[in-house]
Amino acid sequence: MIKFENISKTFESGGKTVEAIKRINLNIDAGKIYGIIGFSGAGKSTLVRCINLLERPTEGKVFLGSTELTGLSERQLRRERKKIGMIFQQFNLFSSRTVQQNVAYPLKHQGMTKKKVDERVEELLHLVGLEDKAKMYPSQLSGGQKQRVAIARALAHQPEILLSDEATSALDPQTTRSILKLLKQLNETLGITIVVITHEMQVVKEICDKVVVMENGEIVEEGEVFQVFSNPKKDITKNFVDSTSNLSKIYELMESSVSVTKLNKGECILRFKYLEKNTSEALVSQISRRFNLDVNIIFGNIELIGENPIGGLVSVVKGSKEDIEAAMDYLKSKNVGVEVILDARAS
Ligand SMILES: Nc1ncnc2c1ncn2[C@@H]1O[C@H](COP(=O)(O)OP(=O)(O)OP(=O)(O)O)[C@@H](O)[C@H]1O
Repeated sequence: MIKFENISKTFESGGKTVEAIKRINLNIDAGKIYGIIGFSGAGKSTLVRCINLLERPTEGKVFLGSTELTGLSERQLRRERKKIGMIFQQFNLFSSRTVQQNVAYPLKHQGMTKKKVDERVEELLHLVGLEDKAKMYPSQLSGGQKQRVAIARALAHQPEILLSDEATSALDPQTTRSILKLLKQLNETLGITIVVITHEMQVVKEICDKVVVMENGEIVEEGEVFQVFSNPKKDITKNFVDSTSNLSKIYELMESSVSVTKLNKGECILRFKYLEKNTSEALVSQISRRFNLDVNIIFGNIELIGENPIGGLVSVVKGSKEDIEAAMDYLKSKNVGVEVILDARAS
């Protein structure tokens, strides 16, 4: 539904030229939730602001469906922009207007009767669970409630796509979860496409179908969330994966020689990780039984993305050299990645 063709955006600032995004090609499919993840300055906001042309690309074309947005007059663009809603970290509400008036604002001067506007606002407030707050002012609301008002306002024109620029970054973890849940619900009930910018891996894991990883103005990895995170290729993606997992702690423990990492002869530390979807077999007990191994799990970090487990286990494994090798081959045949982290097996 959104297509970027060779999009670049350059800023001139203080005599310097900054290439915020460089020759980006991207397709955003209808009905999905996309996460754009990257560290500060990676170009995430610029990329997303090029979707509704809040930033005009220096080069390239942006399409919404078959319409080339970059080729429209300002007047035509204003009409097309109604198909694109946006929410921000700072909510951007009018503090002197009530919740009702904030949500009604985009519906002004659209030729709608007051009754119709009131009905639509009521419907929108119901959608975000704020029916009882219509007469309140933003200062009387919590951060999460303010973001709900902003979401209701962004949905006023029944957009096809909703852009979220770090919309949960100013919220506590519990409120973040409730806003993410709301976005997911809106995606499911309205079929709206959502693009969320975030620097938090958890946000992507919780609601996104697809992920785009950015670094230095470029897309370095993209695809289905499970595919990208189960088998990250770039260091930056590995960093994001590790940021929500405790599996990399094993390296710190080995450095500080904690007793659990001191191996006896015949033992080794293995890291298993899921590489494919639909891994639902009891693999640990299987290798233990089939290959006569003792498996002592020292770290585990497995969560579900959709219905698929992602993550892995770090375990001390004891057995004969041949049996351990055979177990590793068996796991690989089941699409489980196996990495030897520390080895005290007899050679
Ligand atoms: N209006 C501007 N003028 C000059 N430089 C800009 C402007 N907007 C962005 N940049 C620069 O472009 C690069 C990308 O910025 P952008 O805000 O898109 O990154 P980001 O990944 O969204 O970062 P953050 O997570 O900190 O918001 C940065 O180097 C930034 O300083």
